[in-house]
Amino acid sequence: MAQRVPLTDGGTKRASRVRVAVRLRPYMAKPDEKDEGPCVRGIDSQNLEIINWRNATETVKYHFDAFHGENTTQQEVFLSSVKPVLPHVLTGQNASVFAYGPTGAGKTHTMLGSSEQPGVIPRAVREVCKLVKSKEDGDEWEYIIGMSYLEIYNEKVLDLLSPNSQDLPIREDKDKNILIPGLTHTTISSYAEFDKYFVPATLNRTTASTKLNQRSSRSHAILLIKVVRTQRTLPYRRQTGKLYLVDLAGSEDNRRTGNQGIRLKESGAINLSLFTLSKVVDSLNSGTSGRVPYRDSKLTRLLQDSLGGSAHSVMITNIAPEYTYYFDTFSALNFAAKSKLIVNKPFTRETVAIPTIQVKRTREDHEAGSSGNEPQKKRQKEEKKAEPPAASMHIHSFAEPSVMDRLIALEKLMMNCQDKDRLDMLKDVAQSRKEIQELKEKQKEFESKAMLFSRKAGDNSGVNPQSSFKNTVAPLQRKPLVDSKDNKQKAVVQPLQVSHLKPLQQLAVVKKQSSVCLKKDPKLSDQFEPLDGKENIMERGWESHLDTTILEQSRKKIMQILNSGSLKELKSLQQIGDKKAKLIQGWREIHGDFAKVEDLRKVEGMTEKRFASFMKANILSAMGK
Ligand SMILES: Nc1ncnc2c1ncn2[C@@H]1O[C@H](COP(=O)(O)OP(=O)(O)OP(=O)(O)O)[C@@H](O)[C@H]1O
Repeated sequence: MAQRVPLTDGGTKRASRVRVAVRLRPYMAKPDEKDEGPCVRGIDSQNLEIINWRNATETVKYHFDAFHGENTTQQEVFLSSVKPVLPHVLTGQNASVFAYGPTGAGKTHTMLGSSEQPGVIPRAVREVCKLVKSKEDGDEWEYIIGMSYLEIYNEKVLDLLSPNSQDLPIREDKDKNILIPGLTHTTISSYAEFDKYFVPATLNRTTASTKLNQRSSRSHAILLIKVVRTQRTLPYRRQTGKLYLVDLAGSEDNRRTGNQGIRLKESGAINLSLFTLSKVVDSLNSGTSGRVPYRDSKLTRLLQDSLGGSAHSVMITNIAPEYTYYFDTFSALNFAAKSKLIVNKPFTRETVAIPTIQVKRTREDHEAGSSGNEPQKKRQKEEKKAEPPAASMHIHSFAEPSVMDRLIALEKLMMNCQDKDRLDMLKDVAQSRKEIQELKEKQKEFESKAMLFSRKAGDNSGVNPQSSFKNTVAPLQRKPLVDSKDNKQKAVVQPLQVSHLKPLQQLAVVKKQSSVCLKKDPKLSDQFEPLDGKENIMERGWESHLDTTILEQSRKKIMQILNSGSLKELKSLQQIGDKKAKLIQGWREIHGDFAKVEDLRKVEGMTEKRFASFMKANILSAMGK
């Protein structure tokens, strides 16, 4: 349960973090859908696992304050995740419970439920009424309960208790309380009275049928229960506690919802506000004193008190087990995992600096999408460096820290610039990358030459080239260097002699002679980058075994991520690590959308071969092969 944690011994400031619960709805495959079984399942009351789309033989595990499996009842969800925060509302503090998750995953079921299975809202209001009633006799305080009910639809704040009202403004008073002038506030004395107002008002909420949910909520619904208590005797102190009960609209992938026209517009507003919500979460988690973008959407402006503010917050993330929801589930879980790090600081509205280990974990989360092809050694090194993250236990790795640090710093700077400056800086980044790449190639060339000299020295002296490096006896090392000029000549020619590649590939070798000539390791042919990409033969042919519709769908999904995916989404693609994801974003900034997946080859470092391997890995992985 969310406990306020004292910040200082005996001090009055206390912080409470957002309690995060995940609820998995029962499996509900439609008759026309393939019954592929669930892609996510619970492990115990706090842990769950989901198939890793990078590697279908693995799962990614998440840890939360609570995990409610598909058989959990409404009563159990309420008792464990919601009831504990309610007493705070009677002591002048704020609390909030909000349901988050993809469309059709069970948010409205959790918050509202049905008459047979009432959800969080009816249970919480009943409980508040009960708590107040129990205090009425003999308590030094007098209590009054009031309610307001509104929806945010297409970025408009609409009063559900007064359905003809117009878009209402959101204001902040001098004490930083969020107010909505003109919003109906009705006093209630019992649960029955609440029900009398609430049930018809709920029917005013904007819902519509979409492909994924017959009665999909098209707005964020926010019920506010206010408890004002006043001392019966002098000095008649008054305290106001607010309880927000929020049923968020679902995040939507419009290709799956089949949304068009007005539904598409609604969906845009929903996704935008949820995107802002995730930016707010990111910003709070970063622990920096930067601006938290509460004002970027009505939803976050209203929830300001509940996130990083003075509320005891509970987020119930609803997820669905079917494969069709896989990506939505994955991103909902990642969002929920981030939210777990938020620390609220009642009464002060400052953001508590997140402990170093957590900041590090956040960064690792950012790095989580690195390529599955990274050398094992590198991975092990990173695993050793990092504590296993609580929220996500899959392997994280970093790509070339020093180079990446420079680029990350540059890109961070860029994010704060105006568009034109940003474009210039992106060009600088591209230039820097090019220079770094050239330097790396030069370095490789020098290393190769040095290796050749020592190998030659080894051959000439009958000494193993490896051991010649270890040998401290100077003459044995130096002697072969006398005819180093000859060796250099041979170094250039050698690969052409040993190569059994096709003519065009040889051409490529000639172009890159200085960097590859010394290595006879057969694996090295992988490093050649022929001009025609013919080495991709091994990557081809597999597509012919696949259903063209599935193939097309997978390509579309990849395209969508390439064109509009966030850094994290890009990194969720197979073989796209942090560095490549940033290069893709950079390319997008400069050139606009990718017209076809093949355009990915235009991104720096994406050779024919890598592209073919990327496509194969992503398509097969998406199919769970
Ligand atoms: N835990 C559950 N047990 C039984 N049925 C459930 C459960 N969760 C959801 N459902 C059912 O799944 C369907 C979709 O749920 P619901 O409407 O609550 O989704 P939602 O997340 O609110 O969707 P939207 O964002 O589109 O409004 C409903 O028919 C609901 O009754």
